[in-house]
Amino acid sequence: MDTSIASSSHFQGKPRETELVLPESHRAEKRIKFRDINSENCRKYIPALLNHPFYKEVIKTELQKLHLEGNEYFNKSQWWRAVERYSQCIQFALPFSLERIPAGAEIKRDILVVSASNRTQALLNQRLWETALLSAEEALKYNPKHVKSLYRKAKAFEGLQDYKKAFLILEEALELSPNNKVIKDTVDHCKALHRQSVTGEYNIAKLLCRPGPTPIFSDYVGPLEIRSTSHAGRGIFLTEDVEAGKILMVSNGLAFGASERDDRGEQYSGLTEEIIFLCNSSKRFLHQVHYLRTSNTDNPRVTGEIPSMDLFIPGNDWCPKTEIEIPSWDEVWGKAVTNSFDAHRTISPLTFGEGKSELAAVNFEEQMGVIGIWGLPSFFNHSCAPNCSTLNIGRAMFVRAAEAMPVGTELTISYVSTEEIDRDVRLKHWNFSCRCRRCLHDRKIRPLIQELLDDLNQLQGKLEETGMFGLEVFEECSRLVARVEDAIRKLPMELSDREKNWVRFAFNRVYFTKLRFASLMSTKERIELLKHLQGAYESVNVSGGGSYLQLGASILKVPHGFLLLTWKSSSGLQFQQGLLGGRGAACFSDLQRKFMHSKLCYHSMTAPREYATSVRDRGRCTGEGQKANSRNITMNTRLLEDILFD
Ligand SMILES: C[S@@+](CC[C@H](N)C(=O)[O-])C[C@H]1O[C@@H](n2cnc3c(N)ncnc32)[C@H](O)[C@@H]1O
Repeated sequence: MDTSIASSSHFQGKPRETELVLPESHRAEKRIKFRDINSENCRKYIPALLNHPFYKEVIKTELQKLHLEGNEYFNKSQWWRAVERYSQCIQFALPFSLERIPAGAEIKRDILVVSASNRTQALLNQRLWETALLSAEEALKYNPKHVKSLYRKAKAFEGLQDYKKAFLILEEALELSPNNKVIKDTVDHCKALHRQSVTGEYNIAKLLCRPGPTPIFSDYVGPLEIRSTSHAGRGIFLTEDVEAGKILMVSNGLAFGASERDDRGEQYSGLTEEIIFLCNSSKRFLHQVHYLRTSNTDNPRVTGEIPSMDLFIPGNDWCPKTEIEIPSWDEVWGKAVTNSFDAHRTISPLTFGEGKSELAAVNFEEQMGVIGIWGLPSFFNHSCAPNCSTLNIGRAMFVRAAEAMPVGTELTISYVSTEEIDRDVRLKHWNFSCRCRRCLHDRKIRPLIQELLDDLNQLQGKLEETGMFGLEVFEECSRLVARVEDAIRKLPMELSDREKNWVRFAFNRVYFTKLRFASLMSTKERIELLKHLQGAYESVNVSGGGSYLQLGASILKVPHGFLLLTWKSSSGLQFQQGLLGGRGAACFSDLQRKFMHSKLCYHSMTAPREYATSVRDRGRCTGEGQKANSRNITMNTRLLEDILFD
């Protein structure tokens, strides 16, 4: 008879053996054990019990106790215990609330609704969307007009990325509670997400320039398909021609874990547990995890099963019919190793103001960064000169075309920063040796420029030891830049512009250091240097923008319209790597265009020293420092907005 989920396998909590002790004076009923109250045998006694003042009181007290315990655990954020108590409460209350009980004698249904509704919230807090949905449905069975339960049911649909169902339910709730602002706002939010998921239109720039919590974006799947490749298992391909800058896909990370920046090793364990947890939250997510490559020891050429794209399209509750088990810890660990990407470069408006990044919370204690796992992006193969750029904002990863491409092109992203010299070492972790066009070129050229690379290392060593100052630094860098340019001219093979820029890129630090002495250069020399730098950055398609729109940016408009973003960190001025203007920043093409056409020459937007830009320090800035920063940031944000949206 009991159709409640309290007794289903979702809620493993054992029915509690109540502490009810029947007194001697009630020998006749002593055979009723309250823990058996749901059994057929006991149910026949229920009307008698409820009509008996003593038992009625005992039952009420017990129910209240269970419910209050649930609340207590809820308030302490002990979600699973709260779920267990609310379920016990429902299980215990149900037989006393059945319609056949004489009117007036039954336990009020409120306790059932409220327990099921609170349990729904405890499940939502754990991102257990499908179970939360069942729980909300149970609450609504007891009272179909319970506004909170309708709201929570909608939140479960939102978690399952079914935004349309979410706002339709919310509109129902709004009819019952027309002035409820939270519901109104959530309707708007879900409608916006639905629109994004269908059209693929996101106003990133505008959202980023608003202080406040990280915006939430919906997933979106553009003209893509998964196919086998000849060299790297499965990959993602275009199903139509696209222009540069087009958003091809947006995907919210499935799970995140803290990581050391350079040594991820054991950090997978945290991520592994998160993924297993996620597998419990919805069948679709379970299937998405199922299709991920299992282990980094696989032969990369072997193609795995090809999932249907429907599995990734939001609002499409299609899911393979096959029943699959939650994968084992070892299997999930292997999937985490092969498919996780850094989320260090995640940007959030936190960089512009108050508010706490969800990912900053993952990055607890002394950890330096965050790694995450995304569903569809796990099928992108790597290139060190990729044709797509990625941008992470909060949980969402945006993938955009970095160049115009015809139908059928295999899309690639870079798993590591394209700026790294030792990409090979970092890529080892994915267990393949990169043979992209840039790596093949680098291997061919390296012996020819080895002497220059050795000199570069030596110079960098000296600069790091701060064994050089002022003019001496400028002269050393100028000399090396001139030698690199000379070498490029004299190389014994014909190089394309892009290939020349790959060579320059290997020395970009020196070019940047030279740029610091802009006032010592003629205009012609400065323009040439910037042109080379821009070309170098474009050639490797520096991905994202994560590092490039950080707090405290200074915008420097240089003579030929190229832009440099600089920022201050606790360790001093960091402007060498902040560059906005390359094709790599295609994500920001609109933003970039506006910058380019702005009349600004120079704007100082530096932040106070104590506000470091690293992920680690961002989470920690409190008190006066935070206030000072907020003022500064608000000012800077306005300035940015003026430039961007005038
Ligand atoms: C995130 S997965 C990419 C999707 C993968 N190809 C699949 O079939 O599931 C990463 C794995 O793909 C393979 N891979 C990615 N890029 C590659 C490349 N440029 N060359 C060779 N193998 C690559 C490697 O086996 C790597 O561990």
